[in-house]
Amino acid sequence: MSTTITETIQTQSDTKNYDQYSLDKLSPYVHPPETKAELPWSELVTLDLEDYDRPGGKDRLAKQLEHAVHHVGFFYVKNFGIDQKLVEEQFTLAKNFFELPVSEKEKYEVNYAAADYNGWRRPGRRLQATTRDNIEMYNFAKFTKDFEGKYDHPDLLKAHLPEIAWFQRTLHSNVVLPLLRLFAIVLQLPDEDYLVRQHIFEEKSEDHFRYMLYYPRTEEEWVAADYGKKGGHTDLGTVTLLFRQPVAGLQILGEDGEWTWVSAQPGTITVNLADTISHLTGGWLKSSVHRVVAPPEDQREYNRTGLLYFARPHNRTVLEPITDSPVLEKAGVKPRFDQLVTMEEWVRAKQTLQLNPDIAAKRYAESGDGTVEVLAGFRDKKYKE
Ligand SMILES: O=C(O)CCC(=O)C(=O)O
Ligand SMILES: [Fe+2]
Repeated sequence: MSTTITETIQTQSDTKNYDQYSLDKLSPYVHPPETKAELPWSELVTLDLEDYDRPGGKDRLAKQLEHAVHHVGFFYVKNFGIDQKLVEEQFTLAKNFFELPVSEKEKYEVNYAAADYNGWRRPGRRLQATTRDNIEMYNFAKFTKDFEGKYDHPDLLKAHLPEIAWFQRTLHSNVVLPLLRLFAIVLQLPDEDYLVRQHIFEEKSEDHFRYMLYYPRTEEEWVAADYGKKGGHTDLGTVTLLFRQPVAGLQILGEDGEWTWVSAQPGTITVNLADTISHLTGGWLKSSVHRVVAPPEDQREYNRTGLLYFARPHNRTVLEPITDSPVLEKAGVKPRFDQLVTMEEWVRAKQTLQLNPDIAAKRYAESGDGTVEVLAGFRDKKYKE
C-alpha cells in the first residue's frame, strides 16, 4: 500500500524534467558551529533504539523512560535507522526551499482561516512582545490517500517527494510507533499496541513533517521580542520529533520552575511529549512547556534551520484517559475536558488559536487572567517569563 503512493508520486515526478533540482546541483546545507557559551543544559536521557529489538530491550528502554515521561517530557533517541546522509539531504532541501523567492513560496501558503497547517507559513504573522516573529515554515501532510492531490508543492520539492514521503513514513515506523509501545509498557497496559493502534500511518490524522527556519535578529529586534522569553508553549499532538541542529535556543521549563537549554547531541532526535498523549493519560504523561529564545551571542548571526515531525492520533480518537492502566488508576487521573472531545475537534480548536494571532489575542484579552479556554473547559496559559 505504502509503495503504491510512493510509486504514484514517483510517476507524477517523472513526467517533468527535474534535473536542475537534483541534490548535487543544490547548494548544500552546512551546520553552523556549536556554541562555546556555558549554558545551564537540561539533563535528558538518551534512548538507544538499537536496543529495542534485543531480548529484554523494550523493558530496559521503558525503565529508562519512566521518569522522563512523567516528570520531564523531553528525551533524546539515537540509532533510529535513518542514515545521517539522508538527514543532511532533508536539511539541504529545507535550506533551498527557504531560499526560493516569496512570489514562489506564497503560491503554497497555509489556509490560516481553515486552521490548516500544511503548506508555507510566512514569517511575521505573530506578535512577539512588541515585534513580529522571525519564523518561516513549510509543513507536509502525510503522503496517504486522505491527502492525495490536496496539496501542491514547488518544483524543487516535487522533484524529491518520494524521499520526503519515505523520510516521514520511516520516522513514524522507526521512532513514533516504538515509543508508543514503550509508553504502553510504562503505563502497564495489557495491550502493548494500544497506542500504536490509534496511530496507524495510513489512517486519517494530521501528522506532519516540517521544515522550519528562524532568521537571525539584531540586538534591537531581540530586545523588542523580549529575547523570545514569552514564547512558552506545549505542542498539540502526541510527540514532536526534532532533529539535532547546533544553534542553541530551545529551553524546557522544569518542575522546579527553572528554564534549561536543550543541547545538540550529534546523531540524535530530541523528542517531546505533547498535549494529546497527556489528554489520553489525564495529564500523567507530561506535555512539557518549552520555548525558543535568542541563541547565545556566538550563534546569533546564523540561520537556525529545523526538521521536525509532529505525530498525532487518528482524527476520530476520543481524548479521554485510558481506562485499563494500573498506573493511571493508582494516580487517580481525571478527564481533562468536561465533555467528550475528538482529536479532530481538539486540532481545530488549538490550531485556530495558533494560526490566527488576532483571535488568540482577543480571547486572552477577554479572559483577562492570562489563560484561554481552548476547548470544553481545557485551558492554555500564557507564560510571562
Ligand atoms: O525549533 C525548536 O527547537 C522547537 C520548535 C517548537 O517548539 C515548535 O515548533 O513547536
Ligand atoms: Fe513546540
